[in-house]
Amino acid sequence: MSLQIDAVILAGGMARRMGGNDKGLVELNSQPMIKHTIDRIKPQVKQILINANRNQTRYAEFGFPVISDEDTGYLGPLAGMITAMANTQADYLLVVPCDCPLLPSDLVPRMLAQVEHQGADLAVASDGKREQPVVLLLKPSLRDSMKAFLDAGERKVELWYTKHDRVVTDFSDQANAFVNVNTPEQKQQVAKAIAK
Ligand SMILES: Nc1nc2c(ncn2[C@@H]2O[C@H](COP(=O)(O)OP(=O)(O)OP(=O)(O)O)[C@@H](O)[C@H]2O)c(=O)[nH]1
Ligand SMILES: [Mg+2]
Repeated sequence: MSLQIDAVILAGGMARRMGGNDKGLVELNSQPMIKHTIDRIKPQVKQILINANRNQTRYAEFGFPVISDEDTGYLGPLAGMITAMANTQADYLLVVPCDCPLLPSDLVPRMLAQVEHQGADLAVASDGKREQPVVLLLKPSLRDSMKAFLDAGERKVELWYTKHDRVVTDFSDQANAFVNVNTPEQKQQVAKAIAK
């Protein structure tokens, strides 16, 4: 029996560096930013969940369930992850942000192979230089641990995942795949790179 993998695309932040514009819906080369991410991830998973805290009706138009943070206090990416973990029956949940439009097309198979091989609880992607703290493949059963962490007032993803048996999956062969669009200037640069 093959393993079931679902994904959550995190689009629940405030996008302050994007002037507060809902980052997943900001247009990048004539498409909402999240559509680029959806196209990268869809062939790799069974079900996509979109995690958004505003414009939920517009997000629903992409055809996937939209879930909003259980805790509405903008606690950071962990708030979206923990909500998604309660909304999946999958063996593993892939977590990606809405502002990485060029993610690897072999993201899931490589992270899954490594996590299964080493019997770890989660995998985090690395571009070869640094870990990508919101590109994770994790077991939804880690929800209790994440809840305890949040209840203790902790917020940092990087701190939470170091408490678990984890592997770091190296994607230095495609480091540009993790380009992150946080500002209008970064958006212009990525738009140019895509158009080339
Ligand atoms: N669900 C949820 N996701 C969040 C929250 N804060 C950030 N994220 C998501 O986490 C990912 C990485 O965060 P950032 O790139 O810093 O996004 P952001 O917080 O919206 O942007 P800035 O305000 O400019 O830092 C993005 O996909 C965000 O949508 C939150 O409070 N809830
Ligand atoms: Mg970002």
